[in-house]
Amino acid sequence: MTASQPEHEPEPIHDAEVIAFPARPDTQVVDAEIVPTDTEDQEETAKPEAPAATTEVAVRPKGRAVVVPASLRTAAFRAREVAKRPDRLALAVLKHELIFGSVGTARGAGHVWRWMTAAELDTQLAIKPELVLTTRKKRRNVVLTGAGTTAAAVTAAWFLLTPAVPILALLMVLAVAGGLERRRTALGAAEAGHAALGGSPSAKEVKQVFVAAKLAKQADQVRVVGPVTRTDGAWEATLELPPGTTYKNATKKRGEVAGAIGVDEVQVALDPVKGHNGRVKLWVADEDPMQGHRVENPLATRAADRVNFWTDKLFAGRDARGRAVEFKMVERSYMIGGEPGGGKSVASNNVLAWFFLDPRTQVYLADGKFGFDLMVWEPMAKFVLTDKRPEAMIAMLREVIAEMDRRYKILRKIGAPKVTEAIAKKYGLHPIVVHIDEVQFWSASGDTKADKEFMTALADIVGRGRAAGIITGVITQRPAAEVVPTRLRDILSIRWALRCTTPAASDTILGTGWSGRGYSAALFEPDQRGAGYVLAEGSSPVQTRAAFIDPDRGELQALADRAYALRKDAGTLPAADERTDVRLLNAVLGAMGDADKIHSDMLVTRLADTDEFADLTQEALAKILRPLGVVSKGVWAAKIEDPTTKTTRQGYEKDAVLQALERV
Ligand SMILES: Nc1ncnc2c1ncn2[C@@H]1O[C@H](COP(=O)(O)OP(=O)(O)OP(=O)(O)O)[C@@H](O)[C@H]1O
Repeated sequence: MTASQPEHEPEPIHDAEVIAFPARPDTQVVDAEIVPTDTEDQEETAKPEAPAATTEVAVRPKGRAVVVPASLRTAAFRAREVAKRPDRLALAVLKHELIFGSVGTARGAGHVWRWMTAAELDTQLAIKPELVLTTRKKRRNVVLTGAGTTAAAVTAAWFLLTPAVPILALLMVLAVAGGLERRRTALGAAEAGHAALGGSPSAKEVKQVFVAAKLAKQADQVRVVGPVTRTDGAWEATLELPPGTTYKNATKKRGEVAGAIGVDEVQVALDPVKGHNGRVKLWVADEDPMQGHRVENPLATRAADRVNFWTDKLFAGRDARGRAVEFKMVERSYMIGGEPGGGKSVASNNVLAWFFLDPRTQVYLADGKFGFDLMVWEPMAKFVLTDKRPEAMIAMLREVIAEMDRRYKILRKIGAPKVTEAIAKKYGLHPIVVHIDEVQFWSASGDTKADKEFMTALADIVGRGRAAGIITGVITQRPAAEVVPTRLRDILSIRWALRCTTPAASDTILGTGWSGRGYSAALFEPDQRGAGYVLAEGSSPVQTRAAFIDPDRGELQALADRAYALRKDAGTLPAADERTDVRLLNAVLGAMGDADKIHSDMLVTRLADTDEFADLTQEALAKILRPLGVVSKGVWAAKIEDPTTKTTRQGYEKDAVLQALERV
């Protein structure tokens, strides 16, 4: 019997006596044992009716106590056990080594096999069969030669030396492979990063990613459909998720999937598989697809092209896999938003270049900055809003609404539901585009009445304009509900979110809930210029890098010149007095007065008296006049501060301005 395990059921304690041990301040109880006390003592201390709980008390062990750390005691215990059965330990070590060694060797053999069969070139088989087959043949020869040489060496060693040599060699291979495998296992899922996965990971490794991302509990719940293949600069695999887990569940976990692979989120694409909602196509880029070489706009490279608004698709950029992101603009409207510097002007230029390259399209331009971002397009625009007063914007929208009403009347008369290319041609109802940059200037100006009037007119054009061949586009650097109310956003059919500061801002552009489903323009970094999400054709937003028409290479001006020439030929340029460039050149002539040349500073001072060009700086003026063929140079003219004195400074000659006017 022991104190902790009494042989009888313990009875309730009614009374007990506390036995005090003499105090020994210089010693500390480290260990103790339970020993029976003398019968005498027992009789003395235990009262007859007292509970017979125990006849044992704790006493100090005899002799001096030695402090032995627990770890040392454990080690000593283990050593004692091993000493008893060394064979068992040897067996355990061997088993351990054999398991890791065999798995490691099998993995190595798998790598060799994939290399020999050129698995990374699988997708090229249909396009370049010769390259793939030659590579496979060469690699097969290398492997067979290596294997043959090893087999010959092993046989020779076995018979000529001693069988111990090849056996030792085999054990060494197992030990090395086992070591590598153990290291791999130790690194575990946390290190199952891109480097660990490599450029063409095994199916098992890919499954592990989904376990790490908590899309499956175990690897065998995920099925890899077909091989894991390599495409240009990426690897891809199709996966079947555990029953009940859908493609949408996977897209929500894109960040976790990227983390488990060890790459940036933008490097991972998860696409649906048609016909199976439980399958997902995983694509992982080696490099960040939202950086590196710019995406070219084919309009800038195909010099002879013009656009047909009714049949062509607008090229916006490329998705993460390098596929074109393009969509038709018939019966559409658009919104481009993102934080300053995110690439809105660049994105807008892709859109505007496309519209202007169809000479039939009439474009209304308004820019809440009243700057020069749209200057390159202004000479061809049907109307450019230069008046900052809210009434001026309302007047512009009313003009469009009046045209829209006129079109509906014609449609009703001819019994057509909407304007088509044929109807447009027959009745002159060519596409109209209303492009409003920095829309917050009018939609959130602070003047509630004016804002409301603007929003009502704009929503009317967006809603009814589609069928009448009128396209509306709004751009904003402040994507917020008060700038673009939900009721307007929801009827804008193409939504392009460039980098945003918050997921909420991204949702303001794309629509509520998209960021929660893994589509947020807030995940882009400032150096990923032009990166965004486009919601246009498909059911989900597409991660897109906008095409970049580079103004510094003269591409933007070249496109504008082409559009201008096309419109000149088609006779669709606006009347001279409606054009900003003509108005500016006339204003410059007016500022020159009778003089045949003028210094730039004097010109700008005099233009300040006009309403339209009052804010122009010398640099801005030079930027606008240069494409028109008017270049500033050193001219001998009267000084502004003292007209009687002449001096040489940068300025303009009247002849150049007159020639430019003739040209435009
Ligand atoms: N798609 C792109 N590819 C490469 N570079 C780009 C792209 N988009 C933008 N950039 C770079 O970012 C710069 C800023 O772009 P952009 O002027 O379009 O931004 P923004 O959003 O319009 O800025 P802001 O609101 O201040 O006008 C460009 O001058 C260009 O250098």
